[in-house]
Amino acid sequence: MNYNLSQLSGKDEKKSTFAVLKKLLLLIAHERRRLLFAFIAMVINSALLLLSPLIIGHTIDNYMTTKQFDGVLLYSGILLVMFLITLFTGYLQTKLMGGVGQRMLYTLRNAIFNKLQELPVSFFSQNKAGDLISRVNNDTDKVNQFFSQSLMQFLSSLFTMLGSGVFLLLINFKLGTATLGPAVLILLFTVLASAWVKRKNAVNLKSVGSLSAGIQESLNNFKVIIAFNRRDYFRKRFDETNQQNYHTAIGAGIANNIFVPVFGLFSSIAQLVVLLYGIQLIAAGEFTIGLLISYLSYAVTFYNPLRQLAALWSSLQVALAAWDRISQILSLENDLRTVRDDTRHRSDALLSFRNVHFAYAGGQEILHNISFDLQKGKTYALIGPTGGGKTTTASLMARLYDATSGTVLLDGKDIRSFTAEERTNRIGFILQEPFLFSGTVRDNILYSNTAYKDYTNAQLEAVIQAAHLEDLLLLFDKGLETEVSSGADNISLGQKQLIAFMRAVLRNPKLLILDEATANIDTVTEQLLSDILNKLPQETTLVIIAHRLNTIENADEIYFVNSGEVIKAGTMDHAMNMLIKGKRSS
Ligand SMILES: Nc1ncnc2c1ncn2[C@@H]1O[C@H](COP(=O)(O)OP(=O)(O)OP(=O)(O)O)[C@@H](O)[C@H]1O
Repeated sequence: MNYNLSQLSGKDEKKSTFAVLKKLLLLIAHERRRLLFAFIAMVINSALLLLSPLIIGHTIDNYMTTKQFDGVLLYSGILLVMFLITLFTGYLQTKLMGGVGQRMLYTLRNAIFNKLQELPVSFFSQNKAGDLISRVNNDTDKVNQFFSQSLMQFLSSLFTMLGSGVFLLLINFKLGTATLGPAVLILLFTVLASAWVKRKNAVNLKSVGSLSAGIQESLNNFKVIIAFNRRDYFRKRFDETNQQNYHTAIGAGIANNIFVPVFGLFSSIAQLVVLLYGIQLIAAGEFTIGLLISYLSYAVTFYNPLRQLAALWSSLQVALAAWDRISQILSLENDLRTVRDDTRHRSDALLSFRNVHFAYAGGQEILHNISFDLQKGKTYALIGPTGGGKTTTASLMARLYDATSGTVLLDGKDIRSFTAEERTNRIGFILQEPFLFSGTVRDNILYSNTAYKDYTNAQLEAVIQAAHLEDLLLLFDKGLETEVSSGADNISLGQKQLIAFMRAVLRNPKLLILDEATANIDTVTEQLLSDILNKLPQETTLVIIAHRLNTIENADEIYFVNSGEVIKAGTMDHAMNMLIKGKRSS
């Protein structure tokens, strides 16, 4: 399946702004109580702001012009109290919405991270880790910013604007219509420009992802970069990506700010209309000065929020573009689903390949029509030239990928009919590049092994002894409590392989696959591992992939893997010949 996010479009990408906004609001639907309080605070805030021009007009017409300063003082006091209340309701709104936004951010990040945990290996090989990190960290924050900072402001601006609009029309319908005229043009402009603004932001977010991927790649490979003196190359590469990001950010910035001057222009035109038309009405005796001042204030309270809406609209477009990138991941499904298998397969082997074909997504076929059986308790070796397909064959045995066609049987049943837990309990896979997590050796060898989770170190050491692994543990300074740092740079590659080995053996799998698992281990320790393998329960089936032929001399069967074929190699000498010929021809 194609999991390449840069080639996929999310389900929401083509939907209208309001359809996606509705979906985004569902993310905070469970916060109804807080949203209600924030909404009430917003309504009080906006209502008080709406009332103030009316009070000012009333004070001017009834108390200022008649020089009744007691009244002026009284209404000034009322206005001050109103402003203090708006201060409090504004604070309440920010506090409540800040919490809503942060909780939404928390939930969203968890949702993406959990989805990432569900997705198959092919998803990770088709996407760059840095870009995924940027989606989890940066894009979710853009959505949060909209909710925590903009949503209530957005509603408040809308509310104030509508209220002012109503007042403008009620005070004088003709003047009101003339004042609101430019707003219609603004609306038209917004509708036309929004898709373009969102697109500019999507390009920018993508380039932030590339930037993050570039940083991640160079940090992960810093040793190679230093050893090969490639710092200048990476500096140049980073500079190019950074420059690209700079240009897309400028593009997005221009797009995001386009609304502000346009809205500003139309709002100034509207105020000019009010002034000119209003003065005419006063001259005709149809209007008072106080009313004109109130009117101008309403025009300001109508157009100011509109200006704010311009900035908020951009923030919404950024959030929508970020949401597209997030929803791309959330809408993915693992194509390695558990399926029912009602077919009666005739097989007493532990694992069988039946006419298996396999190709990586978008690539050429790597395995052509492969069939073989792995019997219980036997040891198999896979040999072949580099790139011949050994790891791919082993990955299909462990169902890291599904066959493109044909069937892999485990215990006589389609391997796809086992749940991930059932399968991993049966199959232990020691990868070519073992990965360790930050923690101790104990944490790492018990990774995904619940059987000994609550054991004390002494109990665990007894289990390790029973599995004949105690000599391996001695190779770590502080035994089970030896610290392993993130990326595990404080221990050698060989030690990493030993931990991976203990991790797999302690699970007591029916099938143990070792992919070049002893490549970085000295010959004495390798002998130790070989002894441990000989003492595994009799029914354990072993698959060993190795370039060093001494590692596989005890194999019951040797398979030669090359050019899409997996064929029995017979004796060790014959296998050697095939390998030499294979290497020559490849
Ligand atoms: N994730 C992947 N996506 C696309 N192609 C891949 C992927 N992994 C391996 N390949 C290709 O599949 C072919 C077989 O690779 P594989 O790793 O199975 O070989 P191998 O025999 O295990 O090699 P080695 O001895 O070097 O480990 C190679 O041509 C390789 O380029």
